[in-house]
Amino acid sequence: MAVIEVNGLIKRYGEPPVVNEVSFSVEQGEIFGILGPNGAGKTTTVECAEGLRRPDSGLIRVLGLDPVRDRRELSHQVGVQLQESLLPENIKVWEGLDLYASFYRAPKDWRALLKEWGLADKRDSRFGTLSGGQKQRLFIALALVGDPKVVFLDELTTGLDPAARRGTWELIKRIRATGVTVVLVSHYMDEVEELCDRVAVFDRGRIVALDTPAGLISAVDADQQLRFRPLAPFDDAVLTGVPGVVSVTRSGDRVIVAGRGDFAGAVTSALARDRVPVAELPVEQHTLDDAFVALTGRAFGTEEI
Ligand SMILES: Nc1ncnc2c1ncn2[C@@H]1O[C@H](COP(=O)(O)OP(=O)(O)OP(=O)(O)O)[C@@H](O)[C@H]1O
Repeated sequence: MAVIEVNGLIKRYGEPPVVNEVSFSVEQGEIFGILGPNGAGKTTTVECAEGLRRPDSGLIRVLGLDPVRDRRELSHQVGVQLQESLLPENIKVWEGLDLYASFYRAPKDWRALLKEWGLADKRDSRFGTLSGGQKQRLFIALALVGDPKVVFLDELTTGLDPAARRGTWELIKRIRATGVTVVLVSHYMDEVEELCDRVAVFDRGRIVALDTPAGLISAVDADQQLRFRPLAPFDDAVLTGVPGVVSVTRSGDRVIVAGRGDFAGAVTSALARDRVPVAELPVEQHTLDDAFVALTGRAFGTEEI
């Protein structure tokens, strides 16, 4: 069942539109990633789905509701991650949770949330004294206090150190495990690769691809590469006839073999058969970064010249 449906969304502040004919749907229980560089229109799209911005055209339904017309009703069923600036430094952790619980018709017991998200011993601490990771956990608890069916998390791990980022990823997986649908806006390839069931890749206001992370990577129409350093001379012909091998080139003391499918095992066997000793034989796997380059013609995070 689709929990979110977005059809032909357009939002403009001038020309061209910052969100331009965007369509996607999010299924119940998935972690749906919205990935893209700065200014691609991710936040605008998500804020239209949250009812915070009014689309110029297009149709949006979240849990069957119109985010603008039914915003009040929707606010009871959707969890939105707060921006840090919205919590006063002096508010105590329990006060924040109690306050946010009061906004909802049927809130969760925030005491249980404190325990669940590892904040029980921070109950009386002031928000301003929390570490980055603790603040993130509190934001998640606040997003969940209304017992939502869907949560929107926007750049949740920006600014966190690698350990805190990984910790936050585990929390996001736990949210999904409770059956809540998660929409995750991210700048980070590794994050969506780790967490998301499907990803919409945004670029300049449009969705340029929508697939599973593995699907996006495998769609990169380029060969895999195997690089190694032979420890004895050998003839390229040993490898050119191997199934799956597309080319064999040399660069300094390295040999670069490009190929498709499961060619790496066949190359290793051919080298062993001809008794060619080699050092370093890793296959270079394609990543989502490669997929982005293939989709847009430029590297992720670089502006168009
Ligand atoms: N209220 C506004 N008025 C005018 N322009 C806006 C407004 N809000 C956003 N924009 C512009 O719309 C474009 C898309 O912004 P948006 O915040 O949706 O992108 P984003 O993909 O979320 O980027 P980031 O990753 O940097 O948050 C940007 O060029 C931004 O400057």
